[in-house]
Amino acid sequence: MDVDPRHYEHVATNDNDVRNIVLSYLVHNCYNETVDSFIACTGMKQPVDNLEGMEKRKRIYHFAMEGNALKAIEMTNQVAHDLLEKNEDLRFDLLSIHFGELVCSRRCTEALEFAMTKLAPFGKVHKYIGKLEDFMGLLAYEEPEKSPMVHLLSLDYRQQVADCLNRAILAHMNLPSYTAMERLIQQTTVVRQCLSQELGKIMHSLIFVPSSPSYLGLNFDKSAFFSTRIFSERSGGLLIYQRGQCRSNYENYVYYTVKCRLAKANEYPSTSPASFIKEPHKYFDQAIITVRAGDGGHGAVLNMPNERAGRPQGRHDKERTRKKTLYKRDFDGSLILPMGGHGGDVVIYADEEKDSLLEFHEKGQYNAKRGGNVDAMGVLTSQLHGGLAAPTLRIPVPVGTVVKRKRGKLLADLANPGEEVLVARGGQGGISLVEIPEHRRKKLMALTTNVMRDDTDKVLVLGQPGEEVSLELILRVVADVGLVGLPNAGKSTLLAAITLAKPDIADYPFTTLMPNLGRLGGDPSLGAGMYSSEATLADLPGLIEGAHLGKGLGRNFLRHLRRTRLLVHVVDAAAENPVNDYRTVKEELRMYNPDYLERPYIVVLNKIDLPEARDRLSSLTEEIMRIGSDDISSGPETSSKDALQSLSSKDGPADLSFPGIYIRDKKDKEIEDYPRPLAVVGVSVLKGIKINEMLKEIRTALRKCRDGDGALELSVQT
Ligand SMILES: Nc1nc2c(ncn2[C@@H]2O[C@H](COP(=O)(O)OP(=O)(O)OP(=O)(O)O)[C@@H](O)[C@H]2O)c(=O)[nH]1
Ligand SMILES: [Mg+2]
Repeated sequence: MDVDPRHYEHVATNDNDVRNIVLSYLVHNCYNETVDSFIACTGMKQPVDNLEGMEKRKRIYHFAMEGNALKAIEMTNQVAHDLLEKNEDLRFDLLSIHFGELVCSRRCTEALEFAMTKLAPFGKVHKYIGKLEDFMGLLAYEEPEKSPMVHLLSLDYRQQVADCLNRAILAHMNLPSYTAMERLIQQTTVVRQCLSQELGKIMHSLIFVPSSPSYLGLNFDKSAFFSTRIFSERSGGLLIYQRGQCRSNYENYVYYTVKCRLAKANEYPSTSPASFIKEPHKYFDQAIITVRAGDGGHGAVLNMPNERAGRPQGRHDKERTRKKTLYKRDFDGSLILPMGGHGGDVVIYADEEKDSLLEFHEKGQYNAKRGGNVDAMGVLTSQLHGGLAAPTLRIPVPVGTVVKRKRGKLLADLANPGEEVLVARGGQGGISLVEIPEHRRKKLMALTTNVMRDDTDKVLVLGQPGEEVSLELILRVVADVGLVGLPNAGKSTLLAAITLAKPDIADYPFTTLMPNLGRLGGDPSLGAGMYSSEATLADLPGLIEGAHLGKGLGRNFLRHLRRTRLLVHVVDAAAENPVNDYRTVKEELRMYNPDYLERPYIVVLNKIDLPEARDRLSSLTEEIMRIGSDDISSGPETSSKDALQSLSSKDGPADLSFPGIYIRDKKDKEIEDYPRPLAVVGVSVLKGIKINEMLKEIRTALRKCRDGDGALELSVQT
């Protein structure tokens, strides 16, 4: 059935539904003041979770984030007295945060005592042992922030625990542990993803939603409709809803069958099939894979070469004897028998040819070859003419990929081309034995030192299995310029205006869900340097207040700024208070990682085609120029050097992904103490006003980075 997608434009969205969704989000995340004003403005009913409960959850969340986990436990026990008794995992995680805080503040004796009394009992349960070992390992380092287990001290880790705790408390109060908004995003993502994969095909999917009126009176079946409508607006797919009822063992469900098909109306501006082709970029920067190294080849039990000497020999026997006599002898006269081949190792390396992790979503399992067996004749099996050991399986990933064990240790940060890490070791090949009576063999072996045995003293004829590990690959975008700003400021429009990238652009916040990359054309005036041909720009999802704590989408992507040299702050000059917006973004950057504020940056005041922006352009420019310091010590060149130094050092404080830990003191600085922008330009990226001036400023700033850091450039590139 072909339905013109434009018909969906006329489907009215009920304001109350939208308000409920917003309110549930605010309540879930404990924005009690905003909830207050939201209720006052909209005249909505007080939520089920009253302000007092919200305030308590908020305090618990903040205690966990600050590392004051004992206080978080105490308060949790007050609001949900048996929650932590029942949820051992959560209790362990909270205690581990407290332990981490003690280690960070160098109170090692106290940390040790705490571990012995509070954490050690968890060691009886197998699943905690690995994590306990990692935590205890922190004590062995003079600077635990530089240890491979630094992720256990990071804000990310605390945030994960704090989020889990918040969800658990909500569930304990019989409130939904996910907000309607989160569900909408999950559903929309799934539908859009499926549609992009099934380009041109009809697909059917069922969206199950609880039929009972949910938290705050919001009926989720409406939210399902809402999400699919967003989808239809943004991607131009056709959606046909069929309502139905079904029962599972536990709950009554309302379900919608959603049929999706690509819109045929190509002339409709937002329904271009090109937008579907971009869809897979969603997960270009993260992937989970499993790798398995090859098993070792088996050894064999071989005949003694001289056992049949003297007997009449046929043609085959002669041939066999010829092979057997090929066994070499050691200096003491003992036979050197062939071993099974070593299984192939698995290595991951940084390859300049690769630019995303997308392919790992198609193929998630990588197996290296097994080592060759020794056949009964003591010669190599035919498949292994080239040698017994299996080749190493080398997996290329983009430069800038961080390799971690799934939910575990950081294994490598492959920041430079050619860098590699061994992630799974191949199994050892089995040994061969000669066929002699058991009692003689035992005697013989007792004399030999190089016979492999396992734990039970059994001789290893069979090859050993190769290692198998699940890995998380995270790509930190390697871009020269990072575009930052509040949602809707025009970052994606800017990227589309000056590069060939075609990001999603729309008039609502969080259009960009994953970073988009674009390449700036070469500027001949730059000379033969890094930027003579091009620079890469990354358009990041919009930041909002609280992004550094994980609000909005920001935090997940702030890490992509790590490798940028220049930031471009995009500010909507037609907004109500552009200077405040600018300050908000700077504050978020400062809270996430103060070093970001020390990087050179320019400010783009966008949307000057609109009168409200154009009229106040000069006053805005002046005001923004006033924010910041001229102090040379924190000037752009020094700071850029710092940034580069941190990039070139592999294991120093360079790892800015866990910034909250060792740069705490820098957070005491005010925004005014950081450098001013290199330039402020007013543009309209949509209407193409003053684009050339903006480009000139970007290029001049890039040149400044290059000139200022010339000496360091070499060390980064080598
Ligand atoms: N009038 C006017 N509108 C603009 C200009 N630049 C962008 N817009 C509009 O602003 C809206 C948001 O633009 P986007 O480029 O999607 O904004 P963004 O900063 O990428 O937003 P997020 O992806 O949500 O962070 C769109 O409707 C654009 O058409 C401009 O120069 N003038
Ligand atoms: Mg965008």
